Amino acid sequence: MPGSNERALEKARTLPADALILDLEDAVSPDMKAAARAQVAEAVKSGSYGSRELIIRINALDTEWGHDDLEAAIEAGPDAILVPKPNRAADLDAVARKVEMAGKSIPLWAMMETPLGLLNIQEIAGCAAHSHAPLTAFVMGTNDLAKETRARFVPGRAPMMPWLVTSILAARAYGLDIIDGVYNDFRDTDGFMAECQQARDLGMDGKTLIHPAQVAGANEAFAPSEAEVSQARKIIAAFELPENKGKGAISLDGRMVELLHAEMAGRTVALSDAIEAREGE
Ligand SMILES: CC(C)(COP(=O)(O)OP(=O)(O)OC[C@H]1O[C@@H](n2cnc3c(N)ncnc32)[C@H](O)[C@@H]1OP(=O)(O)O)[C@@H](O)C(=O)NCCC(=O)NCCSC(=O)C[C@H](O)C(=O)O
Ligand SMILES: [Mg+2]
Repeated sequence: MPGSNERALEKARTLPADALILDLEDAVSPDMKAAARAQVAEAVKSGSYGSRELIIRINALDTEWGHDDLEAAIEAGPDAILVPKPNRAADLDAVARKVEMAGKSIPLWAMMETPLGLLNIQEIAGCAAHSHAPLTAFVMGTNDLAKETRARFVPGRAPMMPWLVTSILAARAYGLDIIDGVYNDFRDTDGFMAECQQARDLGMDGKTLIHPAQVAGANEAFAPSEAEVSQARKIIAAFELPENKGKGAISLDGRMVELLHAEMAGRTVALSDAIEAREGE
């Protein structure tokens, strides 16, 4: 949400979103940058967003606002700092060094949204090694990618598919989370749900949202369904049977199930338990 939008910052305290990105970059006009910076820092320090993760998206360090944003973010201490438009690992290294010099530990997230950034994605993903400011997530910046490449938004996103799957591969290879880009037409529920389901099926961990009306749909699409959770529990239980101890592959309801499926089932159940715990808060 735009860091300059006081009402949105207030409303976010009640939204069932896992994480809130408080934006100082493209959603904030130049004349509002300083006010947004102060307001966002205040919001992060307030401690009034419950278990929602708070992420500050700063302006890039090569802009006139970047260094002030980064100083304010480091001082406020969000759950992560989102770095826009990195083209190479050095762009994240510069942010990580400042965090380290301030004696703080704050993870970094990176917007993948420039052609050069995508070409250098493996080098950027390798930034995960910083101890004080490890890179922990990619966020797809599909609007900037459309602008820079001239690709069009079409149903099914065929023009963007190579960037999405390459980014997922890089994220998984380096142990990062990856969150899909935004869906601009926030009144088009069917189109939004189709894109959430596509992102989930590709392997994304979630979707960035621009409007409260999108939160429930994203939660539904990215949470394991009841059928998936019950199947996962069945797989785990099957491997725990005495007759299956020590086996790497078993037959369950006419299908081969391997230990790797039990591992995947464990993740599904853990995700479902985490969602349930959050709903109980
Ligand atoms: C898109 C919007 C400008 C629409 O705003 P508006 O017309 O005011 O919406 P509504 O009147 O329907 O709002 C209803 C209520 O919801 C609150 N609201 C609206 N948006 C948000 C939000 N994002 N977070 C929290 N609350 C929000 C309104 O205040 C209303 O509240 P109430 O008073 O109770 O009725 C607007 O939604 C908006 O600004 N969205 C976010 C824009 C943004 O953050 N853009 C940056 C992210 S996109 C991006 O990063 C792209 C990426 O970099 C890339 O390259 O792809
Ligand atoms: Mg962008």
